[in-house]
Amino acid sequence: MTNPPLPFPSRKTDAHKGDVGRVLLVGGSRGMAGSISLSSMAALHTGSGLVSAAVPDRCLETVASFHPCLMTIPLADDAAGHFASAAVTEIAQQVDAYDAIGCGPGMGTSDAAIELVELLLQKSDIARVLDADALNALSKTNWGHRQSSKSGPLILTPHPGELQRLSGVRSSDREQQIKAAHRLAALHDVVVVVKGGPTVVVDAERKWTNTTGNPGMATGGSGDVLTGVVTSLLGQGMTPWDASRLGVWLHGAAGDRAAVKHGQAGMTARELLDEIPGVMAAYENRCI
Ligand SMILES: NC(=O)C1=CN([C@@H]2O[C@H](COP(=O)(O)OP(=O)(O)OC[C@H]3O[C@@H](n4cnc5c(N)ncnc54)[C@H](O)[C@@H]3O)[C@@H](O)[C@H]2O)[C@@H](O)CC1
Ligand SMILES: Nc1ncnc2c1ncn2[C@@H]1O[C@H](COP(=O)(O)OP(=O)(O)O)[C@@H](O)[C@H]1O
Ligand SMILES: [Mg+2]
Repeated sequence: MTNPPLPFPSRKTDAHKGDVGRVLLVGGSRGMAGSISLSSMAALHTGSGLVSAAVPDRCLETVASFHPCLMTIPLADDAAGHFASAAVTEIAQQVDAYDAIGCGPGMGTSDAAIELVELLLQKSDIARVLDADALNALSKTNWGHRQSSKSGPLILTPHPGELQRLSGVRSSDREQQIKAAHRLAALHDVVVVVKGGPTVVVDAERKWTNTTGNPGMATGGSGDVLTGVVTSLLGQGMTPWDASRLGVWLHGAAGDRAAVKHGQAGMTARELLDEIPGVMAAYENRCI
């Protein structure tokens, strides 16, 4: 396996949970409680000191039951178990308490979801990751065509289908998709993680190609795990560029270990998640 592109964050001897990142994952819905749970568990296993999941009230118990170390925040929802508009006011009062926020897995693209994403876009002093339905919600606005802006620390993690919705460039045209990602990165000063085999990370000028990962990761939930990994690294103080590269490398390396143990067909995102600590342990306190 190749070495990581940069070292993992180290801990001071007297570190406490408040020092190593307080992160929030926002998303989920009735029927997609697993997605935001995978993201939240990935953040826990990547080293965040405190992880909370803000989810529609109707799926709180399901999400909470996945991991005892996870805290959960119930937000207003509709009868179908999607965020209702009151959820936006509720979460607005809480977001400033976090070092990093990841949003989107399993969330749906209701009007409330769109408002929630607009709220997070305005929070330019908080490190944020937008994935899945947060990106689909963004596609329903004119964000990709707005005046250029400084977004603050912000990472987008689209798969080719999501990038097609965001940019209009077909998911089958990898080269043009990467150009479109550069354009979005330049327009709003963000980092874009163009997922796939291999994943490519871009900002306005730079491009980095990952060396880990395998087709066994083509299984529902793999990307949700990546959201939690990258959010966790951001919350531990890494820049968006470094958190994206290291997170993508770690995620792929965990996928490679899962494939060795379970086979590409047999592994699921759950097994990938379980391999994150082993990869990190192999590099703990090691100079690269
Ligand atoms: N356990 C769960 O609750 C899960 C929930 N999920 C959620 O389900 C919702 C829908 O997400 P999906 O990603 O499934 O649906 P999408 O409709 O966003 O993506 C699927 C489509 O995107 C295109 N696409 C995706 N990857 C591609 C690639 N590598 N190359 C070319 N085209 C590609 C394909 O056209 C594919 O049919 C999201 O909210 C997501 O977070 C998924 O993450 C799966 C697991
Ligand atoms: N063939 C592949 N090779 C390497 N990585 C892959 C491959 N297929 C999928 N992946 C990785 O798996 C993840 C899939 O993300 P995504 O499509 O968002 O899944 P989901 O939404 O189901 O969680 C991405 O990180 C992607 O890079
Ligand atoms: Mg996804």
